[in-house]
Amino acid sequence: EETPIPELGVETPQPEELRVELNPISGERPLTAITYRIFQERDLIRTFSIEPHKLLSYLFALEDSYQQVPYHNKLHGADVCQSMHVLLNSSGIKDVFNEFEILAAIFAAVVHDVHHSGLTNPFLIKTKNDLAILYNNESVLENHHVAVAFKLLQADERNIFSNLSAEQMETLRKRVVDMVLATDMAKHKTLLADFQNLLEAKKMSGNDYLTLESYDDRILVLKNLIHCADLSNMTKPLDTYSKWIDRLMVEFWKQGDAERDLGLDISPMCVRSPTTKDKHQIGFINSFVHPLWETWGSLVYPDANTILETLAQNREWHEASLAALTSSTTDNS
Ligand SMILES: COc1ccc(C2=NN(C3CCN(c4ncnc5ccsc45)CC3)C(=O)[C@@H]3CC=CC[C@H]23)cc1OCc1ccccc1C(F)(F)F
Ligand SMILES: [Mg+2]
Ligand SMILES: [Zn+2]
Repeated sequence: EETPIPELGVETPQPEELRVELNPISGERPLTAITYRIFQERDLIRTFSIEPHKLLSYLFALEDSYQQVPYHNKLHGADVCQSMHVLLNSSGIKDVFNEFEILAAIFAAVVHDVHHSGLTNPFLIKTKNDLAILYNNESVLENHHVAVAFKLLQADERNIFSNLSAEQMETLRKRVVDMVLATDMAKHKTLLADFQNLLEAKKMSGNDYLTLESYDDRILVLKNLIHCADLSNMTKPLDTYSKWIDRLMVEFWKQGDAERDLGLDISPMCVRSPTTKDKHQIGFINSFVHPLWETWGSLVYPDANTILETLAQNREWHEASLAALTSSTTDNS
C-alpha cells in the first residue's frame, strides 16, 4: 500500500484549516502553488521520493529569490512553469519524454529566471557588472539563474533531489543547465536551426519524429521546449498577453532610464515612444516568435494551430494600433 502524498504538502489532522491557510499563499505565492500542484499532478513527488516539506521549503526559497522587477519576477517563473507543463502534454511529444526528463523540464522552467535583475545581458556587459565579469560575458544572466537554483538546493532541508542516485542527479543537473542556458535569446537562431535540421532529418528518414535516441537529440527538443515556454506570452489571448507586454515595457524603460543616467546609448527597445512597443513587437514576432512556433507546430501538429492563430491575431492587433498611431501622427504633421 503506497503512502498517500499529503495533498497540502504536510500531514495535518485539520486539512480544511490548512487548506484555508494555504489559499492566501497561492495568491501571494503563485510560483509555489502552481509548481507544487504540477509536481503532484505528474506524480513526481512519489516517483522520486521527494519529501513534501523539502519541496515546499525549496519553492518558498526559490520564490523569494525572484526579484521584484516588473516582468522577470516570480509570476513569470510560475507562468513559464505552467506553460512548460501544458506543452509537455502536446500530442506530438507527450509520450516521448521519460519522468526524469519531465522532472528536469518542469524544474528548469520554474528556476529559469531566478534572481533576474530586470536588466539585459548587453546592459550587464557594457556596464561591466560583476556577473558579466564572473561569467566572461557568456549568457551572463542565464548562468546566474541556474547557479542560484542549484545553490538553493545545497541546504539539506531544501534538497528535493536527496533521494536520487549520484548518477541520476548528475544527468538531471546537466539537463537543467542545458535548458536554462538555452533561454538566452542570443542562442535563438542556432537553437531553432538545429531543431529544424533535426525535424528535417527525421522526415527524410521516414520514421516518425518520436524516435529521439541520443541525449543530444532529446535535449535539443527540450531546449526548444523551454524556449517556447519562455516566448509563450505572444501565444496567449490578447487580454493576458497585453498585460505581459506592459510589464516588459516598464522593465525596458527603467533600463533606458539607467542607460541615460549613465550616459550610455539607450537600447532601441528601451526608448519611451508610443510606437516602440508595436514596432518592436511586430519585429519580434516576425523574426523570432512565429518561426519558432511554426517549427514547433510541425512537430506537435495539429495542437499548435490554435497557438499560431492567436499569435497572428496578436500581431494584427499591433499592426492595427501602429497604423492608427502613424496615421494620426501624419494627420497632425
Ligand atoms: C511579451 O513580449 C515580450 C516578452 C519577452 C521578450 C524578450 N525579449 N528579449 C530580447 C530583447 C532584445 N530583442 C530585440 N531588441 C531590439 N529590437 C528588437 C526587434 C525585434 S526583437 C528585438 C530581442 C528579444 C529577451 O532577451 C527577453 C529574455 C528572454 C526571452 C525573451 C525576452 C520580448 C517581448 O516582446 C518584444 C518587445 C516588446 C516590447 C518592446 C521591445 C520588444 C523587443 F522586441 F525589443 F524585445
Ligand atoms: Mg531569462
Ligand atoms: Zn524567462
